[in-house]
Amino acid sequence: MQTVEAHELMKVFVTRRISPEAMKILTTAGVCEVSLWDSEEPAPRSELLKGVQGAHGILCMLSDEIDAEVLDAAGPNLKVISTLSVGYDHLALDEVKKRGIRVGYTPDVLTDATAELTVALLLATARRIPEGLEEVKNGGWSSWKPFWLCGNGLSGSTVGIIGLGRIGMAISRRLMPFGVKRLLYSGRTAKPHATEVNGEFVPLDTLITESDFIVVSCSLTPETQGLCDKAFFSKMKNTAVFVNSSRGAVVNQEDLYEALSSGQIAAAGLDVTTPEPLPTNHPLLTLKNCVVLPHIGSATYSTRRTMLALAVRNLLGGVQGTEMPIILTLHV
Ligand SMILES: O=C(O)C(=O)CO
Repeated sequence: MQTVEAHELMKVFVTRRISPEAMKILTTAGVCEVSLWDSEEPAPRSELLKGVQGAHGILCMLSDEIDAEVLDAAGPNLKVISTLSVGYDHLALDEVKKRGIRVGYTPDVLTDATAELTVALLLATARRIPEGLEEVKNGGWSSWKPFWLCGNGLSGSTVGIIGLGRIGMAISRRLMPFGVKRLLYSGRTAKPHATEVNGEFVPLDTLITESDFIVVSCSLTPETQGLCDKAFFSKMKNTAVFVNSSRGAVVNQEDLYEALSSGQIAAAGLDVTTPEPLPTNHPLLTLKNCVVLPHIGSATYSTRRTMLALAVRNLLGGVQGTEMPIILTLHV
């Protein structure tokens, strides 16, 4: 662990190595003593528990489980948790709220990058691009054949988006120019902004049975945990493609494996899994019709730089008790 400055300042703990630019914003503010886990890899739990001790602020990643144990280890000084993510399912919000801690997060700035990646994953899965690349390399490409490596296209299709929030909308906007015929969405409530993409608010069952492509773009909550299970997949068309770029736990992976290996559904593209990383011997990785990416939805250089700058500003506002650029409203 590296300590950058040590005066009578607010203590902050950063759970990962961050960019020099973000570090500069943090240190030149002159309000905190910064400790960080100076590695690309996550801090072991014991180091996390040690690092947060006495901290006024924590800047964490989505892979850090910030639960009651971490909050207790931090102690009563803790004023703010700033997460480098739009998702906050890794934070024990009930405990956070109880302790009066503010939470900063990074919505909006990653919407375009995540939507772009989701569309890339959908197309790669539907048009079997990873399989094609593999065949080119392994000698399986013997000649042009009428039905070899065929998939299904977006033109004339019905797309179902589960969760038409910021990212769901951005995905929909990008899909419409491909000639999608109907765009269905489901969620808690109908969204006025859906008119922009001619979105039809439908019951989840209608979305599942009528869609050719299903894209999961909702947040992970107790209601969405395990939502995509055996019953869900059994209602999908045999030709349909399932894509998830939200959180792995929305999907029951055993049920997904069954659906993919039995031909119940055509293919799946996942940017998120449970756990992350997915063990290399996981059954899903044996399937040709399952494309798995290592949670890279927001992974463009500029997006990550912007996320970091925002997370640092949230942290600085939080420790000083001043305005935070993007604060999470805690409803729990
Ligand atoms: O910010 C998040 O929550 C992500 O999952 C980034 O891809």
